[in-house]
Amino acid sequence: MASEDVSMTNTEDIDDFEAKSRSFVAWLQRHGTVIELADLRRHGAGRGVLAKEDIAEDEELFAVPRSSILTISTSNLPAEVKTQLDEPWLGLIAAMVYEYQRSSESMWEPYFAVLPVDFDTPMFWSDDELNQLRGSALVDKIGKPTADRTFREQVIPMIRQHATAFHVDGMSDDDLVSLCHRMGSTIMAYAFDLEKPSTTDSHDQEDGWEEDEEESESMSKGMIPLADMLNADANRNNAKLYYEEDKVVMKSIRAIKAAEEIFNDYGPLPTADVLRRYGYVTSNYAQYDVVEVSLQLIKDVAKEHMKMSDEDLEHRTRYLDDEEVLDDCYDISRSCNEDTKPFSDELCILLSALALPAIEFENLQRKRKLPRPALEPSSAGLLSAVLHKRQGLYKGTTNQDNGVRGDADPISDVTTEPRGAHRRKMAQQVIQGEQLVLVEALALLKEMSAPTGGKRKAAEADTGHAGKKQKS
Ligand SMILES: C[S@@+](CC[C@H](N)C(=O)[O-])C[C@H]1O[C@@H](n2cnc3c(N)ncnc32)[C@H](O)[C@@H]1O
Repeated sequence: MASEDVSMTNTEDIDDFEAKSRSFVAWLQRHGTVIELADLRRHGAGRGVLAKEDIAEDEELFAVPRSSILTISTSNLPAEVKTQLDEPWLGLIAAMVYEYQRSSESMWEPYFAVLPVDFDTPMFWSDDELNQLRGSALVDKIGKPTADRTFREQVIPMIRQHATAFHVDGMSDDDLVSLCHRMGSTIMAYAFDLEKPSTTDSHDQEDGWEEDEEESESMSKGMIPLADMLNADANRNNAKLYYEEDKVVMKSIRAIKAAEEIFNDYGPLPTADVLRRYGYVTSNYAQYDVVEVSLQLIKDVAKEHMKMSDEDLEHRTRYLDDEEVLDDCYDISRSCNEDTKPFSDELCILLSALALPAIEFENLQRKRKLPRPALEPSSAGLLSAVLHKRQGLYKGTTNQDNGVRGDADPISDVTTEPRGAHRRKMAQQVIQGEQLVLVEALALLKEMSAPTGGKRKAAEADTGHAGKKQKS
């Protein structure tokens, strides 16, 4: 366990934090001998896992039996409750509320002691704090009203119906909603999508924390003690979870030196999603930053920029919809992201369809063809107008010359920084990351339209990552 060198804020904090870590590790019993649970609060990272000695690639770090994973099936929830909530997410919330309320009667009590009780995810931000994120698509993805409604309409009635199993005496619906949020947010940041044991390893999945949310919603979820004490780093990922018949095994995926931190990875998540799901920001995920541009915004700009009538706009977009190439929104990615193009094929098709002279569009439509997924000068001009409009949606003024307002204030030790200031800095980092995406995209468009070499550069931008997977 690490140790004396840790600077902390007060004695009570030291005793409590360390004591909880110690009893958690003692409870685990089977934890590997090559790793240790460390206090990383001075880095703003809570607990984390360090190598105790040099570790070779592909070495087992620790194993957790499937029976120790907290899931709806392993929990002691009464059978009739287990069958009542068929959505994995809600089922695990109910199982966690139940086990948490059982305190010392639950086998997971020492585990709950090291799980968070409050969060920096935007779900818990005030309106003023959320206003700092204005312009980012993150704000619309938080989903607090929907979560509140789901808890009130589905989870709480079930809990009250089984009041002998749950401890609800003296708890108002608001108290229960808060408890559900606490467990829901813990699941968001800590749970794994449980793979069935397979003969192969888990390479198909980016990591334990599944990044495809739609797929993730339908998968069985579980809280895996210790595996979830690993922090994440997109660049220094050195461990991976493997699913076996009766246990899950964390293994090194590269050599690790003694005292180095052991990192999992969240997959290609933009900074905004790291904040939304995990409540922190880091420059390591900035390579995956995106700006979402809605179809509505593109239509609004096209109407103005191309002087299109509403009927013409609807006609062209309906055709693309019938051809199944129309989306509600489009991601603009960074050029440094090797997995995706800055401008997706679908976006280029839409822009081209809107920018084509009417006669050419009718010709394509008659032949049931689509425009090429490339940016011609007219569609590039339309995109440039869209991106300038998109810049204006962020809070405050964007410097139109470079689009970015200087560096974000550095994020310091969360144990000493007031929460509001910390959240403001995290919001700044998200917004500045997104503004950089726009600045880069506009620079790319400018380069493509430059008289010398414009054509060649347009072709490069078009096919630069040919064959690579597109994020939808
Ligand atoms: C799966 S848990 C990892 C264990 C966690 N540090 C703890 O103390 O319980 C994920 C949470 O750890 C924190 N975290 C993960 N990676 C981090 C990093 N690279 N830097 C700072 N915090 C990180 C975030 O608060 C995140 O919600």
